[in-house]
Amino acid sequence: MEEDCFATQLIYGDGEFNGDGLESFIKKVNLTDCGLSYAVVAVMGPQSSGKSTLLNHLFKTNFREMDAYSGRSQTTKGVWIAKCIGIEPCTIAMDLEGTDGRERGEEDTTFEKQSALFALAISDIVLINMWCHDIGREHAANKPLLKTVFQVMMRLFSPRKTTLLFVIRDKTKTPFELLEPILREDIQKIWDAVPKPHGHENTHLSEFFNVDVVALSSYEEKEEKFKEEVAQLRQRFMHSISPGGLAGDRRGVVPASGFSFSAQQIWKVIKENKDLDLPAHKVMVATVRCEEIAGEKFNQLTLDKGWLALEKAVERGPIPGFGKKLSSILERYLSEYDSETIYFDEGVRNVKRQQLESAALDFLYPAYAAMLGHLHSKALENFKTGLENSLKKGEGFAASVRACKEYCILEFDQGCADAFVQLAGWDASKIKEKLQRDIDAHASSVCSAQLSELIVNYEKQLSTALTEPIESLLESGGRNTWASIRKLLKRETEAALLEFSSAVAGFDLDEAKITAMEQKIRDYARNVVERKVREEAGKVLIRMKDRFLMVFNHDTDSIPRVWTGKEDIKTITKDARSASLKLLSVMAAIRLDEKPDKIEKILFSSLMDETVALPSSENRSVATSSDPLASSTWEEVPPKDTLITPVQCKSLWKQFKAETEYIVAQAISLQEAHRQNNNWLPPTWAIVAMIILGFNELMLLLRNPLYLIVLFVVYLLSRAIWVQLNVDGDFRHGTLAALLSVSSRFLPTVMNILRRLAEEAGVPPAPQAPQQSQSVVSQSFRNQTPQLNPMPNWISESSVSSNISSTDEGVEYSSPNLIHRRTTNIQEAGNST
Ligand SMILES: Nc1nc2c(ncn2[C@@H]2O[C@H](COP(=O)(O)OP(=O)(O)OP(=O)(O)O)[C@@H](O)[C@H]2O)c(=O)[nH]1
Repeated sequence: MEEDCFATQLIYGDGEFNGDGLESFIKKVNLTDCGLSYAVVAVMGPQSSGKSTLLNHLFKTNFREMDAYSGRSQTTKGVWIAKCIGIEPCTIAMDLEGTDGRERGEEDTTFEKQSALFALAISDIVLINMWCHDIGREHAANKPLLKTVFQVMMRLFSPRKTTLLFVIRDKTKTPFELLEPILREDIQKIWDAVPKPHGHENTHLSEFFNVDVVALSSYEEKEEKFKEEVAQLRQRFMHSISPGGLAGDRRGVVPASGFSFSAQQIWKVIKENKDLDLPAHKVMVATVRCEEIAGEKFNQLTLDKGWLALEKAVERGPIPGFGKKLSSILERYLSEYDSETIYFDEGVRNVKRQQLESAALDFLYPAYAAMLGHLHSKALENFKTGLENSLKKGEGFAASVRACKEYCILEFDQGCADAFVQLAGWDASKIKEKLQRDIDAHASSVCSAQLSELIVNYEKQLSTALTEPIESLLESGGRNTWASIRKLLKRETEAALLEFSSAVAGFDLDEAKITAMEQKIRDYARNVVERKVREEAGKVLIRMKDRFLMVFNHDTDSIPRVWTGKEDIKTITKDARSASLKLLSVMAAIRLDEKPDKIEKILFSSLMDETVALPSSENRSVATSSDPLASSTWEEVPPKDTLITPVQCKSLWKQFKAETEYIVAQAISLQEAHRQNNNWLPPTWAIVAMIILGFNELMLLLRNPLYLIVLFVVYLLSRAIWVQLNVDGDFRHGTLAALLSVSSRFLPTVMNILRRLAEEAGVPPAPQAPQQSQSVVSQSFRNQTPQLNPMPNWISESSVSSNISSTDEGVEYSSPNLIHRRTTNIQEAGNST
């Protein structure tokens, strides 16, 4: 298939640049992929000098040629480009509008100069078409053209070394060897005549140009010869950019991918009549193009399928080989950038590469951070689980933390190494530090929790070991109570601390911390004691009354007292109160520090010595002028250890005495009642009067034994009825009640006695009377009990262990068991009676 040269108008006749056309042309001829392996050949010369014809024959292009039969009018307007067919590497031919054309007028040389400058700026080889007969002529047509070329050349600053190939058209019979020196001389003259910028005055033409000359036969007259010579010339364009080729030493080539932009910018600068600084232009082109390529690569990277998949996957969890995967994606686009920008200015492309790399890394970093986040979370979770399992197995805390931490950090390091992106060199040390901090924080919180649990356990243990024994010790409230409490506290605390020390050994704690915790346990134990003692101090009045009842109602052998009248109630009361006061002195202050105090002494001297056992109006009126209890603090006892202040003691004692007076009074009345019961005979004077006044009747009875027998039987019956009816007991609680009780039971009792007598005499018994009698007696006793116990409520509420019951012999304070036993005994006694 025949190749197309895609001839395109690059610059219109009016100077407008056809950017779109150029882009389209570049795509069609695949110029972008050529890198630096391309060449641009331009042709300039007088109008209608056969330039298009030459290019078409030389490069098999199809530039418009003038029809030879239609006259010498201009055919090429502006600048055209086409791809040279069959020339390697890719060569672009550029056909320029002819100079000194009559269409633009003699004076309008602006476009001519602009297009010449443009051709020189972008071409590697410039063909300068000239008629053979113009050589050596003073006013030859090519002279202004050459002048123009050299003048504009000065504006290119450091120009690329362009090859000027002078093509002599319509060569004559004058030998080429003679023509060439003349031409070169002409060129040199023109060069010398061109004003040069400062510093370039003596610059030689060869520094700017390679000058070559070729002569061709006339196309119109010797077409075959022309074609033959053109074919030979064509060969020189093959590999023209290789060393030794026509443009072998060219400089400052713009890479093919920047050709379009470069050409547009050059034309723009030329049009604006500004100086065309080619090196700066080159940098500018490189900058723009490298930026464009970098942007292109960055966009491609963001849409890369592999990257998108990786980004999605890393949201869910860690990815094995993350670093390698990310690196390969990144490197692919960077290497693409490198290959596409390789021919641009090295400095510029390196800068832009760094920018691309930096932008790409910024873009990719969140994925890496997410990856590290996963590694961090995973390592932390592993640490937590590992530590928990290790502790469950009973390993020491510190050893477990060390082993688990070491393992997890190692695992994290391996993960980081796997996620490491060589190119990025991202540092994972901050995350690692955070992981270490998090691990330490977790270990510390577990340690605190474990230690707290440990301490709580020992506190519970201490609380259990101390509470009840202390309550018991305080209840007994004796001389050695506080010594015993101190001993108990010390023993239990030491035991707990010993266990605690061995338990915390595995935590690797510093001495100060252990000491602090031990102190905490010590303080707790002390607090338990203090709390319990305060609680007990709040109940001191009840305790005192219990103690009072206990001492008052029991003898030295702890046997319940029976008030028979022989007891020394005064001494017993004093003893009981003394015991209660002793209890108050024990409860008055906390004595855990073994400091001596005078509380007991003060209390006894103030409260016991001012009073005697029995309350009396004289004692109550005694008042000391200086009251040691009129204070709210105890001497030598700090306020924090004071449980009951002296004033409170005084008030408590007053209340205590008021509430126990009744017991004492009742004991006295019971003693009195017992005495009366045992002394039922009438007074002596009555007996004497009865003997004197009833002497006659007595003698009558003594003389008649029948009366005596009858009297004896009546006495026996009366006595039996008396006993059976428990008349003594009934009358002890009021005459009316006794009369009612006796009258109601009189008849059944008589019947009962008669029935028994009949039984003794062999008469069958009446069925119901005895049972009724017995239940009446029993019921009668039960009815008596509440009447005998009209005590204040506090006794029945507080003194759980104490109750009062009554017997024939007197009153006693006893426990419910004793009451029950007593009741049973009485019932049994009633039955037996
Ligand atoms: N005498 C002579 N005439 C030629 C030669 N080559 C081409 N011509 C003729 O010159 C005329 C102009 O040819 P073009 O190739 O169009 O010339 P041009 O320089 O491209 O013309 P513009 O583009 O209009 O400046 C045509 O009629 C050609 O036949 C040649 O070698 N010698």
